[in-house]
Amino acid sequence: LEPITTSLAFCGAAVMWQLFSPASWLKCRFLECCNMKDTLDIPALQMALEQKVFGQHLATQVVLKALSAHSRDKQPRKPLVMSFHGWTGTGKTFVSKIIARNLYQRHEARRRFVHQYDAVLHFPHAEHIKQYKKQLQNWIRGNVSICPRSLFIFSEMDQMPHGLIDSIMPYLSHREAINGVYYGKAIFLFLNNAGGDKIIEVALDHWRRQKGREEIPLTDLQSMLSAEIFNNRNSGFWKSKLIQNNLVDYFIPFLPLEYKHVKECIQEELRYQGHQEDEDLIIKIALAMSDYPSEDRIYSSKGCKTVASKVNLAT
Ligand SMILES: Nc1ncnc2c1ncn2[C@@H]1O[C@H](COP(=O)(O)OP(=O)(O)OP(=O)(O)O)[C@@H](O)[C@H]1O
Repeated sequence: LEPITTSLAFCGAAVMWQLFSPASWLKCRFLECCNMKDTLDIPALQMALEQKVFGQHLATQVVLKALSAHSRDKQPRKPLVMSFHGWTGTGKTFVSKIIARNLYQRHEARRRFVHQYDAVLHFPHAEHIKQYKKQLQNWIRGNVSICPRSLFIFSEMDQMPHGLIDSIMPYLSHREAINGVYYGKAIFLFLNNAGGDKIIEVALDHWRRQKGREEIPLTDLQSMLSAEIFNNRNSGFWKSKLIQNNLVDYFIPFLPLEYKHVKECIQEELRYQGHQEDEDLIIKIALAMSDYPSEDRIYSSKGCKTVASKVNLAT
């Protein structure tokens, strides 16, 4: 063989391999790439959670610890499964977006490897449950075989048809692989309003006994949430085998947001919209949003959900 042709052939083969192998350096550098090398930037994630998420010290601590441990493990025995619970506007979707952004920094990679299922949008008819079960299994199997480090986010879990979520049980179990597909690196997030009322009860009880928010015990809340969603018909996890078989690793409470947290959200929104931080305006909006319970007005019943529109109206 002539040396120049041989070298060119080798170079060509190397470039082709780089372009077509799923996690090659060239592909990851310039195109979207599945996060095969576990490049989750834990310090960056920590910074984002600490600086951007207000009033959720319990949730952010657990999320950070869980993701750090799972990403350190080279061969996790099961996917990481976290279930977020809390009232509307407390930051469940917001935190899930921060996780996705830190897992996949490039927009194109996020589009390919982060998968969102909205129960209302994707599974609207309870009578089609058989078909949904198959679809869901196919989606998960297909996506994990393309990229083991796939992120699945299920929102509006409380609207999920009863029994549907159990169809993904085999993929969440402790197994080496199923038909050649290894699921251990996948991450599943469930976002749920169910359990929110119980979290509020605990938080209010603490407040009434003049105990600090920081003293709310996480373990009590977690076991309460697990029992609550298992027994609640409208949780998406009613009598679920995922709960019975302990396949949900973390039940994560999102506490109700107080006046001072709403103020921080408003301040952030003003900054984001390019307005001056007007203290009087911040106080006016925050006071109008702190409305629960009606006699004490400690919490915002909509969390920070309507902050953007309130700021739009007021500026
Ligand atoms: N704890 C928080 N810290 C900072 N911003 C927050 C927080 N909670 C909510 N927000 C702001 O409010 C917006 C709406 O919150 P988000 O969608 O995360 O609420 P949610 O808990 O998912 O509500 P729902 O249960 O109705 O889906 C976010 O995009 C974010 O801007």
